[in-house]
Amino acid sequence: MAANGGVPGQDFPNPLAGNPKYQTVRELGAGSFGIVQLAINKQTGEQVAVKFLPRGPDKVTKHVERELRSHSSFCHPHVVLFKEVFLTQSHLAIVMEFCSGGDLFQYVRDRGPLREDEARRFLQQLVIGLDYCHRMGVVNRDIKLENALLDRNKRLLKITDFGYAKTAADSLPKSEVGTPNYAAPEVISGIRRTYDGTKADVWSCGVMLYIMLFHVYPFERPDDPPGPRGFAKVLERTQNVDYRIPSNPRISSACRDFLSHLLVADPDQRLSTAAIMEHPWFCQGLPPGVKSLNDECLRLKPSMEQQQRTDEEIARVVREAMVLPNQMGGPPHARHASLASKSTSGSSELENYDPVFEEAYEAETTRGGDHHHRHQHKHGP
Ligand SMILES: Nc1ncnc2c1ncn2[C@@H]1O[C@H](COP(=O)(O)OP(=O)(O)OP(=O)(O)O)[C@@H](O)[C@H]1O
Repeated sequence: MAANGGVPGQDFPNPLAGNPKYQTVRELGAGSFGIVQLAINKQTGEQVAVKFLPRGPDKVTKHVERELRSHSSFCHPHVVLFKEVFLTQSHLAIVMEFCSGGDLFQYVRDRGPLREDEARRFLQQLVIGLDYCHRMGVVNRDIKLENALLDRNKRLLKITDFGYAKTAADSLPKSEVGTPNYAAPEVISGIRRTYDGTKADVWSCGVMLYIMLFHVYPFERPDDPPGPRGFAKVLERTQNVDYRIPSNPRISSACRDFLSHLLVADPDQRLSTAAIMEHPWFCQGLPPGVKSLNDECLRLKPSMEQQQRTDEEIARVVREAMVLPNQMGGPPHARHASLASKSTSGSSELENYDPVFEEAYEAETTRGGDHHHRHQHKHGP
C-alpha cells in the first residue's frame, strides 16, 4: 500500500481508506472497467474481493446496473457470490466472495493440457453453474477460462463477470459481445439479427473444454499471421467450424463425440445445457445429487418483492454513482449505500455442497495417474 493510503501504480487514493467495514489487503488485478482488491471485513474477519468502478457516467452505466441486478439474484455454489454494493467518495464498490485459487486460464497455462477427467470435472461445474444462470433468465455471453475462478484448493469452479450478461426480459441479444476466440458462429456472423444467448454460451463451453484438453485455441493455427489477418482467419475458421482434434494427448471417443455436439454451427443442433447434462461423457463421475442441485438453488430464488426491492436499491446506488461526487454536494466520504449482505447460509444442502466436488476429486486422485500432462504449445494460454 502506498504511503498516502493509495493503491500502488494507481493515481487515486485507496477507495477503502478510512472505510468503517472493509480494509484493503492487496490488489488482485485490474480489468477493463476498474481494479479489484482483496479486502477483509473488519467485523467478521471474512476475506472478500471488491471491484471498484470509478464514479461518473463514463464507467458506471446502465450495463453496470444490469450486471448488478443479475449478479445479486444468484445464489449458487458455482457462481461467485455477490455480497453488497456501496459508494465511496470516488468509486462504486462491488463486494463479492473471494476465490483465492486464481482463474482457470492461469491454471491451464501453468499445467499444460489437463487430463480428460480433470477437464470434465471443471466442465461439469461450469455447465451446472451456467444452467442455473440460464434458468434464472440470464445468459453470460463472456464465458472464458479467465472468468472461471477457483477456490483455494483449485478444485471448485465459480463463474464470475456478468458485465455482458443479458436477462431474457431484455430480449434476445443482438450485439456482438464476448471474446473472439470463444464467440459462436452466429455471434460473429451477425446474420441472425437475434440469437439464443444460451446456445452461444454452450459454444463457449466447447471452446473452453478444447483449450483445457489441448492447451491451444481450437480455431488458431501456429502459423497464423499476427494482427488483423490472423484474427480474420480465426473468425473464418469459427464460422466453418474448422477445428482439428490433435492426436496427442489422446482423448476418448466419448469426449470427442461430446465436443462435436457443442462446437456445432447451427445453434438449433447444438446441445442445450439440459441436454449436456444427459450426455454419457458429461455424466461420467458426476457426484450423486448434483443434477438436482439447480432445482434446489432455484427454490432459494428471492421472491419477486424481495428482488424488486433489491433492484430498486441497485438502481438508486447506480444513479448516484453516475454523478461525480463533487457535483453532488453530498457527504464528503464513503457514503455507504449498501444492500443487505448475502450468504448461502439458510440452506443446509448448499452449505454442504462444496465438499461434494472436493470428495469426487480426492477419489479421482487416489485412483491415480499423473494429473497433469506438460505438453508445451506455442499458441496456447
Ligand atoms: N471474486 C474474486 N476473487 C478473486 N479474484 C478475483 C475476483 N474477481 C476478480 N478477481 C481478479 O481480479 C482481476 C480483475 O477482474 P475483473 O473481473 O475486473 O477483470 P477481467 O475479467 O480480468 O477483465 P474484464 O472486466 O475486462 O473482462 C482478475 O485477475 C480476476 O482474476
